[in-house]
Amino acid sequence: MSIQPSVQRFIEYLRIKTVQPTPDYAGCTEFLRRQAEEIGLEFQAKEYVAGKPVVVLSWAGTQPELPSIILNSHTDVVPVSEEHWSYPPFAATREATADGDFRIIARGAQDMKIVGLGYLEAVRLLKARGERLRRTLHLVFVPDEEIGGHDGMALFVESEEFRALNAGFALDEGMANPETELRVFYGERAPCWVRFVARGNAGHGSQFIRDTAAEKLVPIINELMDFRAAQLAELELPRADGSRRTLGDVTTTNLTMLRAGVQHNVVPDSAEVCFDIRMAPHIDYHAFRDWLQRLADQHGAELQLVQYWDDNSVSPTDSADPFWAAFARAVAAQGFTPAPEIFPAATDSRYLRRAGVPALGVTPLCNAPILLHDHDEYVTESQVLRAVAFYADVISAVADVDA
Ligand SMILES: CSCC[C@H](NC(C)=O)C(=O)O
Ligand SMILES: [Zn+2]
Ligand SMILES: [Zn+2]
Repeated sequence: MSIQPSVQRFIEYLRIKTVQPTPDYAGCTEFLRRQAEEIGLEFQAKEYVAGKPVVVLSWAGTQPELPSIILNSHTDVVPVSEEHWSYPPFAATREATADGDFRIIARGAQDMKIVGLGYLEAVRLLKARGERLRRTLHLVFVPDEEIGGHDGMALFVESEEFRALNAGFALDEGMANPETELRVFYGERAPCWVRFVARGNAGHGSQFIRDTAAEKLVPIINELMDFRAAQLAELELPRADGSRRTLGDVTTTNLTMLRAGVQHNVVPDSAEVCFDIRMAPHIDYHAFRDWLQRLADQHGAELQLVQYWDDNSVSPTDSADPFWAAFARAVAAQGFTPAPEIFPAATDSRYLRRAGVPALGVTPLCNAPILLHDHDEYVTESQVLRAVAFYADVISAVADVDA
């Protein structure tokens, strides 16, 4: 069976090895430049850090004075363990399924090239139909989301170019759902990556050494483990309306690194423990940080904040908000049921929301396995075509929101 041109372009995008830690951003920018030329979009590429381009493809609206719409996607993808893949992860192999569809297997298929390509193809379709939209669209392709966005979106939102976009609303990535609803992420949990470092007396492992570094960390670890258990219990309780809680309702704590010692019979003079904590947006971030500081002070350790995001902006999901209302109507017309949710991890949407731009994270993959960062990541051709139709409707709807 012949391949649809949009699917062919998706395969081409997937074959560009934008894999961390050495993404082919130059190849990706060239691909995007070609798309801009073909579709008829204005093209801009700017490197806030050398070799890490932020690419913006723009389509002017009929009322360019209105705040614009950002369609954001990151171009980088996470590394692969090639030995666990059925096909080379950057070949974008097409494999027939039993029901007459095709899987396209490649790193980045779900996270998030289906989204970036979906925007491009949707705009191509709208322009081919001769449609004009009120608001200007900016298709923003950012580098380095997979390593925190510090050299990408974080710098872009601080730039003159970003201010000039006058953005009023944004779409960004979400996550597939094995169930039927469309997960719509209107906020995210804030990363709080902490390290407690303790110092103490050293000596021979056969002696009764007092005030050792490691023993200072034990009560800190215990307190955090008690907090973790309480949050787990909360996660398992239904909400007041009877619905199931998701990770966005609780603060998770994982002990991810422990370091101390050099030899079995040497009491070490320092020890450290690291936690990956994700704070739910409804908690008081500063009170939480103060509690961590008190724990450190009480037990004679030093607290280091390795990552600490202190903005808990969430985007409106009520029918009084015109962007949400337009978005929800278009989603429903496409046959999807939106399920608003807090994203459990961190995406570039946090920079947009902090900059005052409401952002919704959506990946239009329902009844689909969650394969982001996994081996044999894939989407089917019908999912790609569905995503294009989805974005054509949703983009028209949000770009036509009047003043
Ligand atoms: C704090 S930067 C790390 C970003 C990463 N994002 C994702 C989506 O995995 C995370 O949440 O761990
Ligand atoms: Zn992603
Ligand atoms: Zn990712």
